[in-house]
Amino acid sequence: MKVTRFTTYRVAPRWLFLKVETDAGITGWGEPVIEGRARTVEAAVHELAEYVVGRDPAQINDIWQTLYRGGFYRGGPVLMSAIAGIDQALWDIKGKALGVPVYELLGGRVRDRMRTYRWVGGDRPAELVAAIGEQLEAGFDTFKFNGSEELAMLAGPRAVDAVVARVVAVREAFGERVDFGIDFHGRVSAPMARVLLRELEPFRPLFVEEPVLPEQAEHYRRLADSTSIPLAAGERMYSRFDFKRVLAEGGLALLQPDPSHAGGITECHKIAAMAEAHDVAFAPHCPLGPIALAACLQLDFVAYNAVLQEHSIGIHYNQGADLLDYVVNREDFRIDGGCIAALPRPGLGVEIDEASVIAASRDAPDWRNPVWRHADGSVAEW
Ligand SMILES: O=C(O)C(=O)C[C@@H](O)[C@H](O)CO
Ligand SMILES: [Mg+2]
Repeated sequence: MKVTRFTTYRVAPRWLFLKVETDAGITGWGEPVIEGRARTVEAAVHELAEYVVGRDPAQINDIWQTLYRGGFYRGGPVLMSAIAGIDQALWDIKGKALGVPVYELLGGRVRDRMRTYRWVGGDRPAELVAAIGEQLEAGFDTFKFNGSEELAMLAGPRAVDAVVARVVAVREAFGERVDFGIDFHGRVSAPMARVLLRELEPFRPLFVEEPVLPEQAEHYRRLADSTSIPLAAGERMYSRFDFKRVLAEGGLALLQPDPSHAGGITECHKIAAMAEAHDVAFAPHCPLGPIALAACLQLDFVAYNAVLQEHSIGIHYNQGADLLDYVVNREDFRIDGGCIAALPRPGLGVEIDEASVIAASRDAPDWRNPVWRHADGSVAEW
C-alpha cells in the first residue's frame, strides 16, 4: 500500500482536518492543529507530505522518526502538531487495513470505560453554579473551569477572593457531588499560584492545571511542595523530550499532552508510559474536534495511568460547530454517567462526514485567541 495524497480542510469552529489517501482506497483522518494558527500548521503538513506520499503507511514508526529527525530544526507546537495529525491518520489507515481499532494494535484495552470531564464557565469564569447544575442533570459530574480572569503578577486580596468565591459557590451548591479541575491557564504568576493554591486547598479541587506558564515549569516542584492539590500540565509541551524534564524535576501529578500537539498517538503513547514510570497520571488535553478526541480515546484505553479525558462538547470555543457535527457514528461517542466506552470501529473509530467537512471548509473562520490587556494597558496572559 502507498500513500497517494494529503488533503486538508480548515473548518469551524477552529479545527484543521487532514485526509490521507492510499492506492488501496483506504483513507485515514488526522487533526493537526494549533488553535489560532491553523493555516500555519496546514502549511507545515503540506511541507511534510513530501516525506510521506509514496511511502507505505504501515511504516508509522519510521515515518514518525523521519518527520521528526529529518528536519534539522524540530519540536515546538507547529511541527509537532503537523506530525501529530499525520501520525493519527497513519494509525487510522493501519487499523482500517487490519479491521481493528488502534487500541488493539497497541495491545488491547486495560479498562471498560473512560472517565471524562467537560468545560463550564467560559473564558472569564461565570455562571458556574448554573452551568454545573444543568450538566449534573444531564449525568455529568466532573468539570473544569478557568480559575480567574486576567490576573496581575501581584494581585491583592480582592482578586484572590474573587477566584476563591467562585469555587466556594460551587462547593456550597453541590458539595462533594461534583469533582472539578481548575485551569489557571497560565494566567497566574508563580508567587500568585502559591497564594491561590493555599486559599483553594480547603475546597479540594481534583487538580489545578497550568498553575504557571509552561515557560515557568521549574516552579512546578516548588508549588507541589507547598500544596496537597494535584498539579497538572502538558497541553503546551510537545514531545517526550519536553516531558522528560518535568518528570525528572517532579511536581506534576497529571500529564496532559495533547495528541494533536505532541506528535500524535505514537509520541503520546510513549509519554504516557514515561508518566506511569514516575507514578504520574495521564489525562490527555482535548478542547478540539472529533478526530483529536478519537486519538485520545485510543490512548486512554491502553494507558494504565489514564485517569480523565477532556472533551469539547459545549466548550466555549465551539462557536459555529460542536464536537460531533462532522461525525457519522455519533452514537459511538455517547457519554453515560460521565464515562465513554472504547470506540468500536476500526482505526481511530471516528467516521467523518466528508461532505459536511467540505461544505464547512468553504467558509472556515480564522479563529484567534483573544489578546487581553491589564488595567494598566499591558498585555495580559489569556
Ligand atoms: O482545554 C484546555 O485545557 C485549555 O486550556 C484550552 C486551551 O487549550 C485552548 O484550546 C487554547 O486555544
Ligand atoms: Mg488548559
